[in-house]
Amino acid sequence: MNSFVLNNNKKSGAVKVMITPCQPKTLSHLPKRPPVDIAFSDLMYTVTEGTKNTSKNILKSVSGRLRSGELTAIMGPSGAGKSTLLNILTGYKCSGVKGSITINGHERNLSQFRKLSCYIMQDNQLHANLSVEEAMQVATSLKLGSDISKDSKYQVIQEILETLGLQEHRRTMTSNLSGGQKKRLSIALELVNNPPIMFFDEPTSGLDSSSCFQCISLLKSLSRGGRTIICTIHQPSARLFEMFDHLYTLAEGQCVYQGSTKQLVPFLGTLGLECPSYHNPASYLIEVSCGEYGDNVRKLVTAINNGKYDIQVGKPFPQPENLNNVNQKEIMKSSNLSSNFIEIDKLSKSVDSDSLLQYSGNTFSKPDDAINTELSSIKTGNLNNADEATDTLLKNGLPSSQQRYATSEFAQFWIVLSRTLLFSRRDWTLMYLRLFAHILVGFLIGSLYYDIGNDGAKVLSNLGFLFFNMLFLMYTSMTITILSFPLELPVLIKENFNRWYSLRSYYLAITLSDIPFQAIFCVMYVGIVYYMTSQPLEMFRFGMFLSACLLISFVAQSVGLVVGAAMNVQNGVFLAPVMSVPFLLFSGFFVSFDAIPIYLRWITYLSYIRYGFEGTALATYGYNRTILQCHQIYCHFKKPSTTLRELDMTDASFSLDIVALIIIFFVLRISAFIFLRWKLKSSR
Ligand SMILES: Nc1ncnc2c1ncn2[C@@H]1O[C@H](COP(=O)(O)OP(=O)(O)OP(=O)(O)O)[C@@H](O)[C@H]1O
Repeated sequence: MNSFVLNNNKKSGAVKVMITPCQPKTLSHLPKRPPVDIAFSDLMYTVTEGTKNTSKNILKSVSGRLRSGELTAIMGPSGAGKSTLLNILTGYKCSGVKGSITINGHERNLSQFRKLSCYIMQDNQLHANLSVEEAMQVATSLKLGSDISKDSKYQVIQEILETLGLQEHRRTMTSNLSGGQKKRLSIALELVNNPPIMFFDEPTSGLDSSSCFQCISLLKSLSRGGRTIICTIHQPSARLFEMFDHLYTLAEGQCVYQGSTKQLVPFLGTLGLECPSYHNPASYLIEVSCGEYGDNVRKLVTAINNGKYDIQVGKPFPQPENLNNVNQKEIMKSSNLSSNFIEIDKLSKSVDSDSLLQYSGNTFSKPDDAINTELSSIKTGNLNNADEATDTLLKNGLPSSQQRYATSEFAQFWIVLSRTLLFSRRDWTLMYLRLFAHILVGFLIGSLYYDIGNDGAKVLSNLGFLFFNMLFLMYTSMTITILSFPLELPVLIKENFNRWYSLRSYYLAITLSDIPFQAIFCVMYVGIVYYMTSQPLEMFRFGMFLSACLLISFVAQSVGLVVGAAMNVQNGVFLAPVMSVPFLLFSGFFVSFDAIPIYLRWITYLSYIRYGFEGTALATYGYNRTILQCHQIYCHFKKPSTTLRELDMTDASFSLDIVALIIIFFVLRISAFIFLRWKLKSSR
């Protein structure tokens, strides 16, 4: 808003009104960044698909340039390759990519580039159980490091929230934010370390027109701060379209337009494609790209030299002779259209001579010098100063240029651990439902098997009780992890890609975060059932019983982590219980070890349930336990040693059971980490 100042001149009695134009909101802590221009040349992306491994070209030798200080839109019909191009430019996709990407004229060093850029994905990947301010605090702690004081971090948060219009929602839980507010929060979180390059995948998807406008205005103001802002967009309204500085349009994996948004309509006019009055130029270009006005894609690709030309205001359009010299063979080869080459050749000539010259007011002299110099430097491989540009940027711009992350791994671990503990406290299902289930089932089992522990006539029922403990502890800790862990993955993928923390720190934090809660629930459950069922009230037996139960729940939780890391919730919820069946069958409760066929005995060694069951049976009946009470004429299992003999556990060792459970625990935790790393890589 403009401000009005009234100066009352007492002598003359005249009132002078001074209008001071409003100052754009600035982010004082976000200084202007050194400009970073990205150029890509002959970018090809190929995937193999089907059983015959046929290759499919998704990007076909596209070139282009994205400048700092500009808001660039990557546009195109559905399936044109927008997201693919964005994923390649961000470094999210690397395999199957050919071609060159340069930063300020030097070959891109991906590791350094990722420190300069951030990628805000389409779905706002936010943790639901944090308030806006808490989410910002986590982001500042992880991204700004310990060199910056708490006060400064607080200032950063306040300033960004103020600028992005989130100040009044700072105490709102992210799950309660509107779509537009979530989008702004996603931007706010990444703005914390002021990256000079920001990529956005469909930032306006799911927003109403007003929120779209706000969102694009925000991106525009970020670009005005010297940043390179690139976003994919489906089909912007005319109002939004005007706000973009630069447009890069793809169709069928090729570039059909690159240049200023203002020059789009005149440029299309030169090719005989007249955008009707009052028609949204963006929609018109999409319609042309979809073939609604005939097969114009090849004409456009040739005219723009598949992205090698850049149409800019005040600069001439591509020269006809340059168009003739276009390396069409290369384009056609890459786009699997070589058979039509002769036809295209004719077509481009006719376009050049007829249409392009008709456009008045343009002298067809030279193509954009800058982009040609850029592209020729890429082609000649003049990369002696490779990485210098990004090096300088990192030295000038980012707090700790030498490190991969802004904070140490220990600090990352600590911050993620604190955040996870905060979620856990707020997560009703994870905490209170689990607590309630352990107490309720504890009392239920206690009542069902009430006072049987010292009764020689009820030993078989007591063994059933021991087995049920294993079953209950296994399923509660396994299923909760299978259900909750995969939901964390999208946020992990985003935060890890944007260099908030290493996978190792994250994994260690989430691995340790749930252990105390699981331990408390298990102690409560075991305490209730042990006392109510009248198991021997000796401290060392209770300790042994509890440690076997605790280890079973930790191991089952690890199984949940492996399954959660390796597959999605639907598959995991079905497969994990099914996969547990052999372990239950070979636990020693249903069939004693001697009765198992030799060729199947190896399964018992893998069955963690067996070690847990054996451990609790030894704690209950081993170690010279005195004879049980018998209120009937004959009690076969009066002597605890008889029970152990029947279970084939006479020579069993409790310490071995514990060691086996600890080994299985570590093997599973390491496997879960390996699966998680594989999942992060394969998701790209
Ligand atoms: N891994 C893959 N295997 C096979 N085809 C793929 C693969 N990845 C992408 N594609 C194909 O590449 C094309 C471009 O996909 P991309 O997601 O980049 O399109 P888009 O322009 O972003 O589309 P939309 O606007 O609908 O999101 C599509 O036809 C898609 O089916």
